[in-house]
Amino acid sequence: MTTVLDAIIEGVREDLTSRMGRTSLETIRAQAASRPPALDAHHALSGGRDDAAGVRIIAEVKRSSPSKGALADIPNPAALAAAYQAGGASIISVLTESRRFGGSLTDLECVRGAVDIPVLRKDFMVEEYQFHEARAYGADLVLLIVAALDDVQLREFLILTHELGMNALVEAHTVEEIERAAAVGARIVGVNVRNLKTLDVNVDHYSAMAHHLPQEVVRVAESGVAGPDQVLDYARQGADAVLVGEALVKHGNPTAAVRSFRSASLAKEAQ
Ligand SMILES: O=C(O)c1ccccc1NCC(=O)[C@H](O)[C@H](O)COP(=O)(O)O
Repeated sequence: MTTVLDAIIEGVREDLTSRMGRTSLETIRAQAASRPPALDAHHALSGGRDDAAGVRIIAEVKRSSPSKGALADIPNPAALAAAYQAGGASIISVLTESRRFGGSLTDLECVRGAVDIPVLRKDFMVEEYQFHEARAYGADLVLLIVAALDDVQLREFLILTHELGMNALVEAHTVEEIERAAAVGARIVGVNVRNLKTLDVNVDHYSAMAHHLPQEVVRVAESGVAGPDQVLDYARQGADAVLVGEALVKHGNPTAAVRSFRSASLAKEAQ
């Protein structure tokens, strides 16, 4: 049966083929190599483990989604990202898939130019070309979705990501996927509480998965945050960082929204 994830990846591959027809791998590699070095996203997410920094917020630029349709116009992604940073975000996530999420590599480049914190290229990474492309457009971190890759791809793409000086957010949904992420040496592991095959969101899924995460990895809770209470809930379950999209793009005051999420997690530290 074709899942939502399969259908998304089919479109991603088609779009990738046209970009590769316009810009060769050699050219995109050279563009990537000419960028300043990537910022240290692992440090941005883990540097505060010993202090009272609370849960880190990965704030997403997300115009639309397969599950919800249109979310927000976001005519100026750079301004949105700067607002997130002003509220205390640790990383900006930029969806670059165009068909279902309304994103682009131009969004990524604009955001990179507007903030001085690490930027995540949030896309469906299935070919080597996309990793050089991510770096060429300024990404510091890329998403590796375990469900979309076999073990050989997962290992090779993680190595390539590190060779390019970037970090990877390795996203799992099941225990088996967490084990596969750990087996290839993932340093940042996300548990997405959205099942990408069915689009079901269950925030309780994080607690069911959390104790399977290796002790040494940076733990990211992804999706389903409606407000500060959910951030606090993920923090109590041991998340080092929380990735938030919809609630931030629909809030109206992104700086205040990120600040309120940060405050919620700091409240936990104070207990
Ligand atoms: O958001 C979707 O509908 C979606 C569907 C299929 C694949 C990926 C999808 N979203 C990517 C994400 O994981 C989220 O954008 C991210 O975790 C933030 O989620 P939320 O805060 O619930 O918007």
